[in-house]
Amino acid sequence: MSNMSNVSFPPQIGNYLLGQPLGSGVSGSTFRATHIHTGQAVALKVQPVDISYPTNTHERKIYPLLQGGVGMPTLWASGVWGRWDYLAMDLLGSSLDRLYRKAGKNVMDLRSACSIAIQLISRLEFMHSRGVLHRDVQLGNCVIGLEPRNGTIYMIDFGFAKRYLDHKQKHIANRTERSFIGNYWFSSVNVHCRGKTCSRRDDLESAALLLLHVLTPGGLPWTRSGVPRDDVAHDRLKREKRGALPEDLARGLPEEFEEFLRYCRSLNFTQQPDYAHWRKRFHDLANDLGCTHADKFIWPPPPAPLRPASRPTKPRSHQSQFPDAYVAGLLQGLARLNINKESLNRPVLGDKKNVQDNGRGMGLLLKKPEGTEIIVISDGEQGPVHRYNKAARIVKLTQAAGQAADNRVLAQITANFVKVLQDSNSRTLTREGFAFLDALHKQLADPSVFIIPLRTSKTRSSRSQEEEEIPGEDAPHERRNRLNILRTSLAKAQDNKTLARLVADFGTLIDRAAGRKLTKDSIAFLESMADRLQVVVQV
Ligand SMILES: Nc1ncnc2c1ncn2[C@@H]1O[C@H](COP(=O)(O)OP(=O)(O)OP(=O)(O)O)[C@@H](O)[C@H]1O
Repeated sequence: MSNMSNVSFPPQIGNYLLGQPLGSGVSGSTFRATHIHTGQAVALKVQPVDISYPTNTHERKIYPLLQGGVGMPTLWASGVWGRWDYLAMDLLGSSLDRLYRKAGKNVMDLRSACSIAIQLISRLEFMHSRGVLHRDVQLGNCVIGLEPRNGTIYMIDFGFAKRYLDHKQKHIANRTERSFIGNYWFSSVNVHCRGKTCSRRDDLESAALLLLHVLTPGGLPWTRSGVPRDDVAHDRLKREKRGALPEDLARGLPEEFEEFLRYCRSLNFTQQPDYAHWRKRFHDLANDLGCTHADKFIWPPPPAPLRPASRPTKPRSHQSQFPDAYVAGLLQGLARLNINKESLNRPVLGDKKNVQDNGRGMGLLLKKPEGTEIIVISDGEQGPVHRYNKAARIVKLTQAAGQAADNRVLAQITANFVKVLQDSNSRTLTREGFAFLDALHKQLADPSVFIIPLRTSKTRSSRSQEEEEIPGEDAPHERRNRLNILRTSLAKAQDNKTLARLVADFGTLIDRAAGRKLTKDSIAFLESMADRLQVVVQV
């Protein structure tokens, strides 16, 4: 299929003068455009009429069903002009994908996640109320409005949308589909891995996966090796997706995220989701975290509140005493705060008594970027100080890696990372550890390779997955073997791209290890990485 970025478009289509390109997909390109008579600015989605996947003709039928809904773009005009099929719709702002990438593709804060949850659930509820499924929920298809509507998330791209109610309001039948329609990252397990027909539950599951993605350093596990380039890689991705348990995907996050995914997966094919319930749950979560007006998406997000209003910090059986995401949110918020003496005197920030007499220093130390003041944070409980200390050090190294300008600096940072891991009692690679690997990877990879378009899937036959087995963890000897192979490749690596790939492979390997534990071999790999970075010259 032709890539739209290579197609040359005329200066005018219909009554619209084409301006800046806004985005380009597999089947069309979208431009900022101006109406020649009224001057109205619109987004013009243009496709050649003879394209293999003429989604505009399909979208043209879907848009009228959705007009008038909050967060549904208005379709102002559509038609065919010579060899061009066009749709003129509301001009909107950045996609969540773009915002997320611009933010360094690290984790989003919990407030933003809650407001995406609340709005996405509402958008899907509205679409479903009009008898339509989106079937391609992903970050690139959620865009914010232009000011003053930049707090509203809009759904775009109805190229895969489908009616699930017929004209007699009868629900479509559940069957095994011959081809897969959706996207690799966020399509539900039932649709993507089991070849089932999409229904309302699957749109919602995509939303649940999207939320977990933005809250997980490095994203959902199956997104970390990039877009699968062949069937074998795609089958691997599906196995990984199918085998991932909600409790693992949501480890360390407030329970709402795990429960929401479980809920979506528990729904029957024709069942109407309880949208209001889940909206309320995310509202309440935001309130508990001290965030106000969470139904409004604010970007960049306001600083995280210094102390959650009423969120109980009950430990969950499978995690440490304090939700990682809360700590991450706190760190992010604090990092953004312009701290001055007054704010340091705020009583809510850590009980200094608790930490000053701790021989190892503090709970968390964060230096103000310019440098002199230090914020001391304690969770106010008998918190795992070592854990926080390790986390804070890794967070700093991650920031440093993100700013490193050459391989020598990265080498030093990586060596420091190894040191932190060695100093720690626990050998688990934590979320912060994965975020570090992610930052290292990002620095080494060609951004245009690493920052992959989230949607590359279209249709494909997917039958063999029924025979797939759910993957287990790698056996230790297998992991050793793979690590050895990685180390051999590392010793030969000549460029940053190869190093980036090895970092990604290493991350995947550890992710699949029992308890995400780092063995001596894995530490040795990281040490060799630091050494190799000294040698490989950046190109
Ligand atoms: N109404 C709009 N206002 C502003 N930008 C838009 C608008 N519609 C689309 N875009 C931009 O163009 C990009 C591509 O749009 P869209 O997803 O509709 O096209 P597509 O050809 O189906 O792309 P893909 O195949 O990648 O999904 C979006 O991610 C967004 O950044």
